[in-house]
Amino acid sequence: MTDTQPRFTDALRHAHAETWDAVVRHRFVRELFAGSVPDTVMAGYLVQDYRFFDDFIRLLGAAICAADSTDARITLARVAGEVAGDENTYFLRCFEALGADEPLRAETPDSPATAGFLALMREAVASQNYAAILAVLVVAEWSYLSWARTAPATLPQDFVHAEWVDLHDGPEFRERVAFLRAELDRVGPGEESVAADFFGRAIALERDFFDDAYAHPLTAARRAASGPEPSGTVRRPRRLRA
Ligand SMILES: Cc1ncc(C[n+]2csc(CCO)c2C)c(N)n1
Repeated sequence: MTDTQPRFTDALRHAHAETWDAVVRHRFVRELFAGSVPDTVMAGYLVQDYRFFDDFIRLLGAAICAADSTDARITLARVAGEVAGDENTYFLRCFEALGADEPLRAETPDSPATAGFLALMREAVASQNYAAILAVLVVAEWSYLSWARTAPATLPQDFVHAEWVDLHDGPEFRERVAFLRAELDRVGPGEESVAADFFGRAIALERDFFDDAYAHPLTAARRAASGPEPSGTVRRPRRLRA
């Protein structure tokens, strides 16, 4: 191996550069930064993403089982604990604010991209193949870090928008992406075709997932009438940009 050889995960990303860029530069991302994702689109997106989130935790469980070292297993177990903490409360607070109550959520079918993603994650779980599982985890986390890193210094005041950006670009999240990428860099070369297959299908589903948010807005959702709409933007307090 020479210094000039790209990392395994960089090579995968470059092989899917067009789809990757479609995710990072998606209309949803631009509107999220501007605070202008319509409530019906945001509600639909989050209802779908909560389903994704549930299976994602199972996928982390599968990674814990399939990992080939105790060190990796321990780190993955810690990640599972972090994921089960903060993010869950964000979803529930958003559902409340956006009027996406339990009956409305229950009657909302999976969007095609959600169905595709759940099937892909379940396929990775069933494979018990660490490289396949990592490929899906890496796409889900790294693609979100990639768009979140392009956020402007000034975020919308509305927590629904601002927290979704912040959740995907903090020191803890960056470290997690670095760990998952390093794991896939390590085990991927021995499982190249499996890793490439799962990586390619996952990034296409990420693009479709954003597209579906606009194709299937949750039209029955209403903002809770708990005061005036927040307006304007707020300076981000904790981000130091290089
Ligand atoms: C379709 C879709 N793909 C990726 C993510 C990102 N993501 C999912 S679970 C998780 C770990 C908790 O931070 C992260 C980063 C998402 N939310 N929705």
